[in-house]
Amino acid sequence: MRADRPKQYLTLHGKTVLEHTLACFTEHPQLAHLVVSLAEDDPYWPTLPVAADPRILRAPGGVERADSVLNGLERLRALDVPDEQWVLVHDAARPLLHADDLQLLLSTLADDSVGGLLAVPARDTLKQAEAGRVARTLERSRIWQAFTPQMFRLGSLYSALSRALAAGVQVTDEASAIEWVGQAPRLVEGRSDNLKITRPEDLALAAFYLADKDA
Ligand SMILES: Nc1ccn([C@@H]2O[C@H](COP(=O)(O)OP(=O)(O)OP(=O)(O)O)[C@@H](O)[C@H]2O)c(=O)n1
Ligand SMILES: C[C@](O)(CO)[C@H](O)COP(=O)(O)O
Repeated sequence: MRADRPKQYLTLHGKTVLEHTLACFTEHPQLAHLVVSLAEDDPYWPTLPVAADPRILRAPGGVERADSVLNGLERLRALDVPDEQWVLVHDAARPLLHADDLQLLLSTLADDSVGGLLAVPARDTLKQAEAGRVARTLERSRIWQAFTPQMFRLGSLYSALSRALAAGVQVTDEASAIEWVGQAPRLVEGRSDNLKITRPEDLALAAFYLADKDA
């Protein structure tokens, strides 16, 4: 997405995207630590009032999303957070997470042996492409879109991500790393409006949803 600043710092309904995203978590009573992975020379973060919140810890941003996540997990390990503790990983660019969805994820996975993620079943017919033509139509009933937060035990996520990165595997979400080590994350059906700001039109849609929430 082309803009004059990183998309997490674009203004959305009176605040930056990142401030909306963080509010989903700072307002939750059950979460012990909050780590934000940011480039060390990020010029925008210090200008946000939330940067002064003592509950928010910083970790270095990485080249890829998985590197940033690993740095965040390392920050928690440096605090001696036990390996058995659950961690939630969320995209800065998903500012519309509802408290109900967060609660659903926490309660559904509380006793799960693996962990899992918010996701929604695919709505459209999905085509697999080759050279711009349809190679096949996928079986839609088995396809879900992966959202965040994704929730796993600190130790197992740290180990799976480190191993996948060391092996050169491309992991675009935490669940992929867990899958790669042979486990099956649980899909928790969430709201479809938990969108990731990717294209300019997503920002307008997110603003519409936030205005609707306030109405
Ligand atoms: N080096 C990176 C890249 C991404 N992320 C995290 O991963 C999320 C999703 O990545 P993003 O860059 O937003 O994905 P795209 O939508 O593919 O990005 P773009 O808009 O550039 O296409 C971000 O919100 C951010 O929280 C990160 O921590 N470190
Ligand atoms: C983690 C994620 O939000 C799942 O849909 C997504 O993969 C992150 O975005 P990216 O474009 O893959 O970095």
